[in-house]
Amino acid sequence: MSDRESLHFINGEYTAGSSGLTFENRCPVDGSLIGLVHEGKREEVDAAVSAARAALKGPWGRMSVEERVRMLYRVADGITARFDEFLEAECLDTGKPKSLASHIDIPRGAANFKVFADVIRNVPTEGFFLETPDGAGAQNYGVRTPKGVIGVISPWNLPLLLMTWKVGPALACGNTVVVKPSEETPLTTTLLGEVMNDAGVPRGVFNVVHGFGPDSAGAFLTEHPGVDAITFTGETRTGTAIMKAAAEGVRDVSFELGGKNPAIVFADCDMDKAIEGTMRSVFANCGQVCLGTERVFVERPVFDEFVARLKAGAEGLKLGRPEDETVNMGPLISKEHQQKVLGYYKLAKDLGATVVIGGGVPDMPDDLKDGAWVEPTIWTGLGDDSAVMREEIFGPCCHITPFDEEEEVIARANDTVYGLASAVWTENMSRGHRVAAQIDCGICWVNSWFLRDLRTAFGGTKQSGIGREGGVHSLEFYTELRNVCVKL
Ligand SMILES: O=C(O)C(=O)/C=C/C=C/O
Repeated sequence: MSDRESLHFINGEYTAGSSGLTFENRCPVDGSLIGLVHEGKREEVDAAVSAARAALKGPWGRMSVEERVRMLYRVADGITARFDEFLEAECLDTGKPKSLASHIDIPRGAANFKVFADVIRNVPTEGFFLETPDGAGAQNYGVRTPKGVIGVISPWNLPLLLMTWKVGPALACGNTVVVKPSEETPLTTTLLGEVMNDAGVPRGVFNVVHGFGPDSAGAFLTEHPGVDAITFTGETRTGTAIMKAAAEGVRDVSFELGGKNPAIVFADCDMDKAIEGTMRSVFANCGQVCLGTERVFVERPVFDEFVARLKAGAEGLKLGRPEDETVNMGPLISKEHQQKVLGYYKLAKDLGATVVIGGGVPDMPDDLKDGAWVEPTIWTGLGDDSAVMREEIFGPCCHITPFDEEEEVIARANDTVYGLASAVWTENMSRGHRVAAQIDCGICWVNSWFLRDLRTAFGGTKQSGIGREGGVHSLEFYTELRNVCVKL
């Protein structure tokens, strides 16, 4: 049991706000109460947006790029200096293994500030010399200015990492932000307020308002006329609602949404690599990674071997508490999400799937029985048109199906409304490049998964998102690019 109260962070100060409403934050490992979270309503969002707007006109708005860069480095160093606190908080909120969060979530949560500080320090501006009839010419140059107040709605699967993946570039580009973290995972975003103050980030630059979506902080933020642009990571249907809100006032959006990501395993793959990589892409973070795999296509000659080896890998997964170093899989984020995933587990059985492993709730020790646990699960035998193959489940599960021809599997992999990520396993590099070029998604890994170069364009096609963030691509969303043409 913990008594961690989550307050809003507005204009450099923690506040309970005035709604008088709170909701419970429960640990998904055992259902214990972490603490109460204050729910922000219109008034709290108004205060946060006003503070963010004012900060643009204050010291932050007058700060040089170099000063901003140094400040963001201090923020990154501040997270690192409090690594254990952030690790404890993230694992309390999510139940994920400390071994995972200590290697991915917290280090990347800090690194995102440095990566984008470096981008803004080194990015060139464009210039074009225009020949003119009088022969004197004209010089054009590009000018990037902050977009203003950015609304950030961040998800519960990698709370710190995916929040700073947005706040980092937003601040590097001179904007200010109002963050509405997921109601499931308030702790690390709240804690970041202290780090911002300690790093000397002017009050009002970074604001946090807790709450839900409709008729709560999320909706009030996306509908607020003082918000100049909205960035969101989460489910496609929520993205649709946010986009409708953003239309009022013609605000820009940057979305990383859902996926139904394929992995394609050719017979000529390095099977050890393919199994290791697919074990991570299916089961890492209890399958709660937007880039994760839920559809596995295996060339028929190695289908039985692949299924058997992935089953053996899943049998080796140990579920338990975050602090147990032998644990490599935690629970789902909530009992509600557990019910959603178990609904698909039941559906798969009802549809006649072969349950290779899993399909239910693991027999956990008594002290964990109230957690949001599900078994790592593998199915075979369903058609590509089944709901299990078409709808995002977002749990530790995948369906494996055989294929015979390259052209066939590309068409099947692309047969989805989504287009976020994919993985291709083959030792034939001509085929690797050829297939990767034909899969309609934002990122395709060949003989790897979740290998992340933060300079690259990152985002989804179709219903997996709008826009690209990462490296200089983030500048397109977090700045306004203007052109000045000077007649010489
Ligand atoms: O690695 C990243 O920058 C990133 O965005 C990861 C996204 C995972 C989504 O669930």
